[in-house]
Order: sequence, then structure tokens, then C-alpha cells
Amino acid sequence: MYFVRLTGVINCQVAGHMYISSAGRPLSSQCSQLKNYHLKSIRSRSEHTTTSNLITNKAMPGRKKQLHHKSNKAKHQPHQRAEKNGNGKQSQSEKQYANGPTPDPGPFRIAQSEVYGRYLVANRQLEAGELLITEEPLVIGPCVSGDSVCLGCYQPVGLGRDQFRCPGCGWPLCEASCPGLGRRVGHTTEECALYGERRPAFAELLSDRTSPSSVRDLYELVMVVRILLMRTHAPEQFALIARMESHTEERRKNAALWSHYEQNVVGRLRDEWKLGDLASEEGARSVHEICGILDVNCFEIGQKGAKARTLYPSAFLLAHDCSPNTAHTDDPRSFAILLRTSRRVRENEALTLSYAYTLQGTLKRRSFMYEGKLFWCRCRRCADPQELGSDCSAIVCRACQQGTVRAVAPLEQTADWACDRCDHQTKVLDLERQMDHINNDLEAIDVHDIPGLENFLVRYRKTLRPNHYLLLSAKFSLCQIYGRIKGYLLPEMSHQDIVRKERYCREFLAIIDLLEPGLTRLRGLIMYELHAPVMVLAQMGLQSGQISRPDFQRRVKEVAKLLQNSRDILLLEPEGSSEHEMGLAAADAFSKMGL
Ligand SMILES: C[S@@+](CC[C@H](N)C(=O)[O-])C[C@H]1O[C@@H](n2cnc3c(N)ncnc32)[C@H](O)[C@@H]1O
Repeated sequence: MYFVRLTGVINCQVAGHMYISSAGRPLSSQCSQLKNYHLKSIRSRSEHTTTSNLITNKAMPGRKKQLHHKSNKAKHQPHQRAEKNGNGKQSQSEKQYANGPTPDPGPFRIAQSEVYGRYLVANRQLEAGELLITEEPLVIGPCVSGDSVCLGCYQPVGLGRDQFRCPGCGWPLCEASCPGLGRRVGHTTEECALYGERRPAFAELLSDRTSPSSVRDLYELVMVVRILLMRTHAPEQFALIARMESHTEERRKNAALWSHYEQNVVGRLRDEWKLGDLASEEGARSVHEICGILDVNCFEIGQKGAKARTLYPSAFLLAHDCSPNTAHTDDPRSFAILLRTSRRVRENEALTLSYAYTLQGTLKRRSFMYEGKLFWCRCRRCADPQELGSDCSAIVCRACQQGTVRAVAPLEQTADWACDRCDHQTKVLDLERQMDHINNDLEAIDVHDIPGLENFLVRYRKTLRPNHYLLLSAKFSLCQIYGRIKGYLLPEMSHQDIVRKERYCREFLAIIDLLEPGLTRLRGLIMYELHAPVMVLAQMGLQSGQISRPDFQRRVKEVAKLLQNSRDILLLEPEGSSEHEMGLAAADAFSKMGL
């Protein structure tokens, strides 16, 4: 069964969406983007990597801030790199068009602004659902979460004595036949050889006695090591990564952040893993740059239990918006990203995706972005005290119990919030503490615990406004489990519970329509959930004589529409994903309606 918790601060992942949390770390990484970029296999150049391979590599080249293509004339096809070759010569594709007709400039181009840096802009009006980018990861690795995963396929693994381990290096793997063994996007032979050499340094760390924080620290190193290995084994791909923004100088000014990476990454790679010439200033700087690139540009992906983070060659260029105009998903087998417009995009409009979790309040989203991506978001939603009409951060006034407390100047992160009825004001620090407390309360409830979640809604209905993101999170969980778990399967559900499921689905959908309108996964999922209670209640109503036949027919039409929309959205998801399966179920249910 496929249940998703929405606002878990620790892991807000809606399959394929990369929503990351900053809990427990000085900052977190995430983001998303794509294009069909066929990488040469690293394995085809396989060499046995030694420490000296790493020592002889130079530090990462400095960021190239200039645009690769500035004008509409750029050959920016979704399946083709837009940049000129590093040496400034014409690329193969440019030569191909040199004497022929003017090529289609493709759906977007790279632009640059003082605010965004490089970003993508629509070359023409784009319709909802247009596939803009599909590309495979330049590099992929485990997330920094504290969970142990297979280094080949990123499915969870245990650390017990009976867990299968790689015979070459000792890291836990799912099984000997893991499809990711020896694959570029999995556990490569170079990586295995490197870890194998240092086996004594971490064999004892990854055991059934290893604490979650040690596991997290170890897994944090894997992606950095993979990128270091690319300097030797995949220099072209490494160069593409090195172009990405790292914000190293701003990060250096943040003492807590810098020392976290100095100790946990640079120090460990140098002192415990004895990797490369990290004792030199240059070597250490290159590792800090890699850490910055990962934090600023990584996408968190994964389907059906797998969790990984990736860097994509061009998807990283999309700017952030808290109500974005694109949506992305990832292929469960290749980990390729597929990025589509989620709604109509005007010519010259920036293409955007959300780096943060869209179902969080402005305070949280903005601080997440500042901590991880080093910018304060000033998008239309962040600037609006009512967040595009969703009011999803609003709370009840403690003083008068009538009014609503909201940010008055939401772009000033520390400005007091005020009641719209009385003169009560709330300090942001107090508010953050209160929200963290409520969030922890929600996190403590099992995602299948219907009475627990219902109780949560009752407990906070006099504190939070009904659309508050923490209440929405509980409602979303309830939408998914009513009708799906033992004791609450549709035939067993009371009329009252079916009505509840319908109400929560409608409330949730109304907010998603404001914040993530169009062809977005959450809309597809919730419309699928909504069709069942609407249908069952319509049948019950007709049988009991409480609704008329025309009313019944109107409701049946609504069910058909919900299933059609859900099908059209979810079938855009890659085959093999849970969402695609739900899309097939929606298509099947719709066809059985015989309309
Ligand atoms: C994933 S990168 C995007 C590509 C980047 N602009 C570049 O030139 O490499 C994320 C960085 O882009 C910038 N950025 C993206 N969206 C932004 C926004 N809405 N406002 C301000 N800066 C933004 C920030 O510097 C952020 O750390």
C-alpha cells in the first residue's frame, strides 16, 4: 500500500518529489530538474582506483558564472546540451545546423538574472504536460537521512548480522543479485575497490550496533566519494558537476555549517578513510565545493521505497518558486528525471520548480531555502500573507480566540505576526517553537493510526486554522488510509467515516488547486481518493431515498471527471511507479463506468 505523510519535517517525500528536511543537520539538500543525456559508462574506463589517483587530481575548477547561451537563438533542444563546448568551439549539433534551416530553438533557453543566477525561460507558450527535460543522473547516491540503504538500488537495508554485504568491500547491499551492482548508477567496481582497500576503517562502523547518526554520517560521504572518483573515471561528467553553483564563500561564513562539513566530511575522508590529498588546502576546498554543490543542486528521488539523491546535467538550472509551473518525477529503473510543465507557461516566463515542500508554511519554506540554498525566496506566494488564498500558515489568536494571526510582512523573516481582530502580536521565535511542538506531536502518530490522527485534528482545531499545513498533513494521511486499512475498508466504514474521507479529500484538493494547480501528482492522487466516497455516498443516498436520481447522476458525472483527471495526471508517471499503477486503476474504473 502506498501512503504518504505530507509534512514530516524529517522526510517529506511524495514519491518522486524531492522534499527534504533540515532536521538534525545544519542544512539539507534537495532540488530537482532534466534532459536526455547519455552518459558514457564509467565502467568502460574502469581502472583500479587508488589513493594516489585521488591525490593527483586538481581541485575543482572555479564556477563558470557566465551564460552558455544568452539568446533565443540558442539551440536548446530538450534532448541536447545547450552549451558550447568548453573550448568555445562549435558543438556537433551546431555544426549540423550551420548551413541548414534555422533549427527549432526548443521549448526553453538559459537566461541569467541578478536574482536567480542562471535559470530556464520558456521560448514560446508552453501547454500543460509538455515534456521539457528527460535526462539521467550525472551522479547518484544515498540521501543523508540516517537510514541505511543498498548502495546499488537505494532500497532500505538492515545492518544485522544476516544482512547481505558486498563481498568486495563489506557495505550492506540488498542481495547478491541487486540490479545496481556494477552499474554506473549503483555500486561501481571503482567504488567497491576503493572501499575494499579501506575496509578496516568502516567495517566495524556499519554493524547492528551502529547508531543512526553514525549511519547518517557514513552515508553522507558516499556521494562525495563518488564525485571524487569521477575526476578520474568520468572527467567530462565531473566537469558538468563542477559548473554547478556551490555558494562556497557564503557557506564559509556560516561557522556551524562549515565546521560540520570540515569535521564530518573533509576530516573523515582525510583522517579515517585516508582519501586523496585532502590535507592540502586545495584538496579540502574541493571537498567543501562538492558539499556545497550537493546541498544546492541535489534532487531527492526514489520510487517504491528507494531513496536517493541525484545531480542532473541541466535540470539543476530551474529556478525555485513556491507555486511552481513544472512538475517532475523519476524513472524507477534508470533514475532519469522527467520534467513537464504542470500548467500553461507564457512565452518568456521563467520555468520553475519547488525546492521546498509546497505544503509547508512560508516561515518554514523560506528558512529551509535560506539554510540549504542560500537565498531568501521572494515569490508571489511568500510575499502574500494569505499564501495565494490558501491561508495555510494561519493560526487562531490566543488573545481574543476569534481573530486569525498571520505574518504581516512575510518577506521579513523575523517580523512579528499580528491578529486581524485585536492588537495581539506574536514573536516569530515563539511561533516557530509552537509549530515545532505540534509537528513533533504529529510525527509521533503512526501513519496508519486513524483515531490518533482524528484526535490530532480535534486537539489543534482551536489553535490552527482549518487549512493550516499541519492539519492538512493529517487530513492527507486520513484521505489515504480511510478505505484502505483493516477495520476501515470501504464496506466496513460507517457513513460518518465515508463522509469524513470525502470532506478531507475536498479540503485538501481545494488547497492543492491553489498551490500546485494543473497536472500535479498530488492532485492526481487526491482525485483518485475522492472518487470512492463520492460514489459510495451517492449510491447510499439513492438507495435510502435521500437524494434524487438527477442528483445521483450529477454525482456520477463528478466521479467520472475525477477518474479521468486522475488517470490523465497519473499515467504521466513512469511505468513501474506506484502513481502509474494508480493511474491504471483510475483508467480501469473509468472504463467500467461505461460512460
Ligand atoms: C539549483 S541552483 C539553480 C541554478 C543556479 N541559478 C545557477 O546559476 O547555477 C539554486 C540556486 O539558484 C538561485 N535561485 C534559484 N531560485 C531562486 C529564487 N527564486 N530566488 C533567488 N535565487 C534563486 C540560488 O542561488 C540557489 O542557491
